[in-house]
Amino acid sequence: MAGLPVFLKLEDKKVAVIGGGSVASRKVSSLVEAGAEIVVISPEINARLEGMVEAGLLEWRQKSYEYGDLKGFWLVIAATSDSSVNHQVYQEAKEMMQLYNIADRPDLSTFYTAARVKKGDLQIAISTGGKAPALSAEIRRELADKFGDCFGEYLEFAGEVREWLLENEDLEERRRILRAIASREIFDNLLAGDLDRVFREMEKAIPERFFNERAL
Ligand SMILES: C[C@@]1(CC(=O)O)C2=NC(=C\c3[nH]c(c(CCC(=O)O)c3CC(=O)O)Cc3[nH]c(c(CC(=O)O)c3CCC(=O)O)/C=C3\N/C(=C\2)[C@@H](CCC(=O)O)[C@]3(C)CC(=O)O)/[C@H]1CCC(=O)O
Ligand SMILES: NC(=O)c1ccc[n+]([C@@H]2O[C@H](COP(=O)([O-])OP(=O)(O)OC[C@H]3O[C@@H](n4cnc5c(N)ncnc54)[C@H](O)[C@@H]3O)[C@@H](O)[C@H]2O)c1
Repeated sequence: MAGLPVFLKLEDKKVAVIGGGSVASRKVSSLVEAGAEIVVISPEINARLEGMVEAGLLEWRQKSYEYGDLKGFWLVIAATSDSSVNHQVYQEAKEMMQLYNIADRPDLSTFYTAARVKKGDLQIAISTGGKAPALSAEIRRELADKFGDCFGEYLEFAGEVREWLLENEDLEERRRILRAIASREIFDNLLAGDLDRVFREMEKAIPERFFNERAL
């Protein structure tokens, strides 16, 4: 069965990650960007996680997992190298919460993590339904090259325009402008990395009033 792709809002949600190796640190990096309140429970952590602890991005509880550790958490990722420990985490998680990812047991997990391309607010999530995670990673690399940083800059501005339109234009006009500032031509220029042309094209479609009010 294909999963439903969603983007979880994790700002200030308590998330536990059990284990501190390469899989844990990869998943923690995404959790940090999502603004989660992260606690890593593991007797040891790798250098990447150590760096994140030093930067104040997460809390490290230096211990082995024990039943009861998941109290108060909203979501958990079990990524220890010991499959029996991962299974114990699963048993507690299914009593405690809805969202758990057991890194070596996709069959028991309630969600998988997607490979992800992120350029500012643009996120592209990739999954193979657990069939070939390494292919997901390969597709991510391909798309990360295609979709440059200018998508992030474009979205900053497009978001501002959209907010203004929602307050100032009726539905019909809004739709027309929103489509015009995301035209095929603009998309092609974004792919080409030509942000100057993108903004010039956008300006043609945006009412002058927007720029006047913005300048105030
Ligand atoms: C996409 C990505 C996101 C992330 O983890 O952040 C991710 N795995 C990544 C990489 C990767 N994983 C593995 C390899 C080695 C090659 C290989 O074995 O194929 C590589 C390649 C590499 O490291 O480059 C091994 C592996 N993975 C899983 C198992 C257990 C099993 O299948 O039983 C095993 C065997 C472990 C063992 O040997 O014991 C399970 C899962 N891995 C998933 C996600 C979920 C399905 C996503 C999908 O449908 O595509 C799922 C089901 C659950 C989950 O973890 O959420 C991330 C790409 C990061 C990036 O973008 O670079
Ligand atoms: N889902 C995926 O993408 C994916 C990819 C590769 C591997 N895996 C699976 O993920 C697991 C972890 O892989 P890894 O490469 O990160 O391993 P790793 O050896 O790098 O790290 C394992 C971590 O688990 C910690 N740990 C061990 N026992 C513990 C306990 N009782 N309580 C808390 N922490 C404990 C260790 O201190 C270490 O930090 C393995 O089961 C592996 O099969 C999943």
